[in-house]
Amino acid sequence: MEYKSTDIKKIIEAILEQKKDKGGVKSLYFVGCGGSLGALYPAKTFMERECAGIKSAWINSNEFVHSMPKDFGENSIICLACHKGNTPETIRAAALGKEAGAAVIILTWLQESEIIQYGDYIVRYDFGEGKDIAGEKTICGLLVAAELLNQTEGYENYDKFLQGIGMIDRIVKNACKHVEKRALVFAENHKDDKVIYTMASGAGYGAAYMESICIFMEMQWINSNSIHSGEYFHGPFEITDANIPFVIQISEGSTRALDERALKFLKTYAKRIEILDAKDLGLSTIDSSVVDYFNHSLFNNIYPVYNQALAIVREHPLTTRRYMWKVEY
Ligand SMILES: N[C@@H]1[C@@H](O)[C@H](O)[C@@H](COP(=O)(O)O)O[C@@H]1O
Repeated sequence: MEYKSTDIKKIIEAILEQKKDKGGVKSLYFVGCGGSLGALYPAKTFMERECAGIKSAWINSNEFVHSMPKDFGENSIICLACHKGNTPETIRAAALGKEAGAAVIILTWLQESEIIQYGDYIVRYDFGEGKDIAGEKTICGLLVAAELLNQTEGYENYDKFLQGIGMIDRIVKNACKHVEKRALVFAENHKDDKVIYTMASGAGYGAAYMESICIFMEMQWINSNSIHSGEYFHGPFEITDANIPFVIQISEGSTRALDERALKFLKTYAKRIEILDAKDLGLSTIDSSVVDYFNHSLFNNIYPVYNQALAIVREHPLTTRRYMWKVEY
């Protein structure tokens, strides 16, 4: 049976019921590769900050296969993301989940794929032109976390969190329009750059990570690194000068102070700074108790406006690869 994001509440109810006489759910693992792993980053930060009694971790699929957490087993949930369901490392991690007796939730896009056979619950997320941001894999991952918390320890901001989900699609779509012109200017100004850094903190860091590894490096062959705004002052800031370009996410919520500190430094010593401010982009309308977790959906969905523009100006289509899916690796 195939599920949607709106079924995640029922999925968690079913898992808790099934595990109730076996000691319940003690751990939740988020597993995937590349962009699929990055998309689960907000769920990781949610569990770390909001949940006191359930262990959680965010692990690359191959690392999970080779270095599995000791407690992983029938008291665990493994939530994997795999877009087309054919990434070997993620398939292997799902198979190990099934073998271990964990509840296996697979977030995916294609209806039929190799990974499906290993999932107890196959959640098909929204993707592509006109998608509902509230149904994307990032929100699915967050819902797995929020439902698990709410149905076990309780989550005091659960209603506000659901309200946020109801608001995110419109916020993102307005923000995309808002950055259209800026994105064209950015593309023109950065078309010859050999390196572009991203910077971010908090739950939105996953979006910066994805932009660095999946877009600048994978799809545009531009050197990059996603610098954590708090970590910037502990090494990376030494490369700052007037010529080095940065894209900095100024998040809404608890880690905004970290981003603002980094921006202040950039404004003093750098010249080429693209500022993506969640406040200017409309995220502040979401309640402050839950807004942190929506930064990723906002930033990760405005980047494509920039990416399309950059790919056109650079005459380097986003589909171009040298190695991925072409050679053995
Ligand atoms: N940019 C990502 C890659 O980082 C990832 O390796 C690949 C496989 O992902 P998935 O397992 O979700 O199909 O997909 C995308 O292209």
